[in-house]
Amino acid sequence: MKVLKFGGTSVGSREAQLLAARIIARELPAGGLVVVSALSGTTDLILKAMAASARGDLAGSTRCREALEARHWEAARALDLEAEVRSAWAPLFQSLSNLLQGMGLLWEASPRSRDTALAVGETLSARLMAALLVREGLPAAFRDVREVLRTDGRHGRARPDLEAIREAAAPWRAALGPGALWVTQGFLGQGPDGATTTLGRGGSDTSATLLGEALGAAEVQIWTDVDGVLSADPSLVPGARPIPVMSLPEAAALSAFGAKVLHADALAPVRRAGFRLVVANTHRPSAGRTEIRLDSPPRRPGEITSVAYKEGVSCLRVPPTADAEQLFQASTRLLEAGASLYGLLATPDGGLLVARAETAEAEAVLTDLAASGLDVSRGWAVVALVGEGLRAAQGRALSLLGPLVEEPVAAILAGDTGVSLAFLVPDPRLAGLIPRLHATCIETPLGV
Ligand SMILES: Nc1ncnc2c1ncn2[C@@H]1O[C@H](COP(=O)(O)OP(=O)(O)O)[C@@H](O)[C@H]1O
Ligand SMILES: N[C@@H](CC(=O)OP(=O)(O)O)C(=O)O
Repeated sequence: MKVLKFGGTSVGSREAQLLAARIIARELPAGGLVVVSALSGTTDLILKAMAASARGDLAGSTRCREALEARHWEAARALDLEAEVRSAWAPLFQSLSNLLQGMGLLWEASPRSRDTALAVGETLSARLMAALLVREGLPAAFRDVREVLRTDGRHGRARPDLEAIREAAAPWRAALGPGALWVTQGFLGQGPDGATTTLGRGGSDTSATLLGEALGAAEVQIWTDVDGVLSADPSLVPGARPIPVMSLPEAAALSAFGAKVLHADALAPVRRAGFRLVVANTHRPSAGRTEIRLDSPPRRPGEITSVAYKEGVSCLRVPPTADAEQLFQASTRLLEAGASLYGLLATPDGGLLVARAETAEAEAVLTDLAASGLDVSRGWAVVALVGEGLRAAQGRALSLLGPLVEEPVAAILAGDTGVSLAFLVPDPRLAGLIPRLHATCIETPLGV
């Protein structure tokens, strides 16, 4: 059994939808599961509509909702599927309208209502893909992922409840034998109280791997708009190279340090269940692709396969005299509020905490910590060199940081798996530094 996931850009136009349908027909001749994200731009548009409602701007909110409806009807029209989706879509648009109206009356968009509204995007998309596959002669049906993808109920950044998912997925496991082809939503889940939850931005990759795990899939394929995982973000390094084979720790480090192509939580199910994970390009299906394996492909000592980064990071420092407990308390507060932690270091010479506020609550905790006297410095970026070749050369790999001597590096961090070497530079340096690092460490490898 295979699970195929199509991201927003892979369902965002008529051309992409038709390419996706062709890939599904070829890859799933005996059935399987298709997971889709919302049409590109939809999640941002719903967020914008909710923000308008929450400040009482009902006219602005309505404009966003109408743009969203028009975009979707246009997509259905382009595929000649308006009649097929009408009865499934009408209640979804109605529910979005009601939710936005309610938020606008209350001047408030609670995390719980936000998730319910965001779910409309993925559900519209899954209904459209199911209709397209049926029209193409495939035995496809829509199934709501909230039947199985149970979470801890944290709105906006829900964590999977693995036991509940496994139990709820039993009927799906039984039904998804030969012949059944189901289309479902990425990004969404259901909390213990039955309310809709979301897995965090970009979370559909994680939906696909969690479902792959629960359904005992042999392979999960992530279909996106690049030729697999590349050696760097192509928006900063246009000549970034596709990586044909990666080890799981390499992929995990790359996504954890910010490469958007894979959601940071998507690799844990692969580690637990051991299925094959493939990343490929919907627009160029026969171009290169990346296969992520449990074992490592051969790498030269010191070989770097990719460079990743995440901007908007903050550094919190405590002096040598401070109690390390202050640092641990700060990290707990930040984590609970939804921050990502990139480093926590307590030494006799003082301590350092590196975190990124992913939510408004975490941002408020940072402000509060600064107000309480902690040295909070914003505007940093974490940059990571990633490669199995680093395992054999962790210490000597510091020589790879040659191009950094001109940069004000704040801290160097090495992960436990030994496949990454990360450091902090000021945000504005990223655009110049990433291409230079790529040129030095990947295009003309130094070897160490
Ligand atoms: N190392 C990398 N390899 C490939 N893509 C990357 C990398 N780093 C950043 N990206 C970006 O990730 C994008 C794909 O992720 P995303 O936009 O979430 O796709 P989708 O909508 O298919 O889920 C690519 O278009 C690329 O700009
Ligand atoms: N639609 C959601 C979930 C997602 O994963 O999207 P994509 O697969 O296009 O990154 C988002 O925009 O965050």
